Parts: sequence; C-alpha cells; structure tokens
Amino acid sequence: MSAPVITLDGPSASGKGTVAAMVALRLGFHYLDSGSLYRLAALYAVRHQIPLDNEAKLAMAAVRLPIAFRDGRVWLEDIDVTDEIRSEDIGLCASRIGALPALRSALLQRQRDFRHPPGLVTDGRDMGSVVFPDATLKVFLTASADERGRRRYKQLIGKGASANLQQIQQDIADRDERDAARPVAPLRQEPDARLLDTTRLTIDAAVDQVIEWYRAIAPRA
Ligand SMILES: Nc1ncnc2c1ncn2[C@@H]1O[C@H](COP(=O)(O)OP(=O)(O)O)[C@@H](O)[C@H]1O
Ligand SMILES: Nc1ccn([C@H]2C[C@H](O)[C@@H](COP(=O)(O)OP(=O)(O)O)O2)c(=O)n1
Repeated sequence: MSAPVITLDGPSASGKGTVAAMVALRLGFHYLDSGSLYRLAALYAVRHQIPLDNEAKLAMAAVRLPIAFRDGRVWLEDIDVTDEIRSEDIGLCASRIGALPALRSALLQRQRDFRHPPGLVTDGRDMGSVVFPDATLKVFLTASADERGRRRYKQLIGKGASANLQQIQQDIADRDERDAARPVAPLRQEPDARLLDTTRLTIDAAVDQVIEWYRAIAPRA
C-alpha cells in the first residue's frame, strides 16, 4: 500500500507552507512544498533567458531541473536560492509558467517521487486534485484576501526585504486570479477537500485541526 498523503491546497499566503511543515513535523512525515518547484523552474528560466511562454523549452528544462533540498535550504545549479525564490517577482513568474500544461506534466513525477513511508504532507494548488488524487486527507486552506496580504507583508518585512502593503495585496490578487482562471489544474476547492479558513485562527489551531482530521481517518497516526 502507498504511504499516506495529506494535501493542503489554497491561495497565496494563506499559511499552507507553515501549517504543512508543522503537521509533517508533528506526524514525522516528509514534506513537499510544491510551489518551490514552480518557483525554481521560474528562476531557472529567468537565469537562462528562456521566455516564460516557451512551453516546450520550459518543460524540457523542468524534467531535469538541477535542484537539491538540503538542511532546510533549496539549491539550484549548486547555488543556495532559498531566499531568492521567495520574492513576489519569482512568485508571479511561477504563476505564469504554472499555466502551461507541458510544464505541469514535466513536474508531475518529480512531485510523486516525494511519497515515501511513513507519509507525506504537501502543499500547493493541485496536490489533492491532480498530483495525489488518492490522498488520505485533502484540505483547502484559505484566509481573507486582506489577512493574506498582511501576512505576506509581515513575512517579507521580517526577512529584511522592502515591501509595500498595497502592492503586495495587488500582486496576490493578480496571482490568485491567474491560478484560478487557468484551464489546467486551477486553484479551487474540490468537493472532496475540507475547508479550513484561518482568517481568525492561530497557526497552532490550524495545525491542530489538520491533525485532528487526519487522526479521525487514521487513528493510529
Ligand atoms: N493562522 C495564521 N495566523 C497568522 N499568521 C499566519 C497564519 N498562518 C500563516 N501565517 C503567516 O503568514 C505568512 C505566510 O504563510 P505561508 O505559510 O508562507 O503561506 P503560503 O504557503 O500559503 O503562501 C507566514 O509568515 C506565516 O507565518
Ligand atoms: N502545485 C502548485 C504550486 C504552485 N503553483 C504555482 C502557482 C503559484 O502562484 C506559484 C507559487 O506557488 P507558491 O505555493 O510558492 O506560492 P505562495 O507561497 O502560495 O504565494 O506557483 C502551481 O501552479 N501549482
């Protein structure tokens, strides 16, 4: 039997990555931040001047993207790009190339390869709908657009980056709109995903809720 999978999909800055990583830690599961793969592919394209609409070339590059995840850091072509891939610019580029079906297909197996015992927690846009349709628990994690803008603003300021709240809210809105409007693997709550609105929830409360749902399905976890 395949290892269990918990998927957290949802819009930008809803807390998916934070909650997913903490759930993985509490359960002793592996963790995959699928957005980082799209961000890495986007950064690779920028660095190698591959136009963001050259689907065939981007897909070819994505199949053998020279990346590594080590000690909580992310590497592209042996360069530590952990902070670089988090910029709003790269997020926007990731969203643009994420609309290309061939690029998505190229990343599909790479994502599935993260499924190992004792289990996997993963976050993104289509983890429950496309990548792991047989996931044990599927969550759609969201928060109000204002709250998400404030969270991303605080996160960037906390890292020492310069940020403008209004600009960030606009970028997030644009990105969500593009991610939701694309014909392939759009961002949306699927009927089999449970809704978790964290607008007024602490991070710990959100983590507790996911674990409670999971334990109700897998009591021995
Ligand atoms: N429930 C919450 N309450 C307050 N802040 C949160 C909550 N969940 C996440 N955050 C914060 O919001 C920011 C964005 O979270 P992140 O996990 O990066 O979101 P996503 O992966 O959905 O883009 C982080 O700084 C995180 O600490
Ligand atoms: N499973 C995924 C994950 C990310 N993407 C695309 C669409 C997103 O706007 C970008 C960046 O994703 P990421 O999860 O890192 O972004 P946020 O942290 O939620 O702001 O990549 C995707 O299309 N499918």
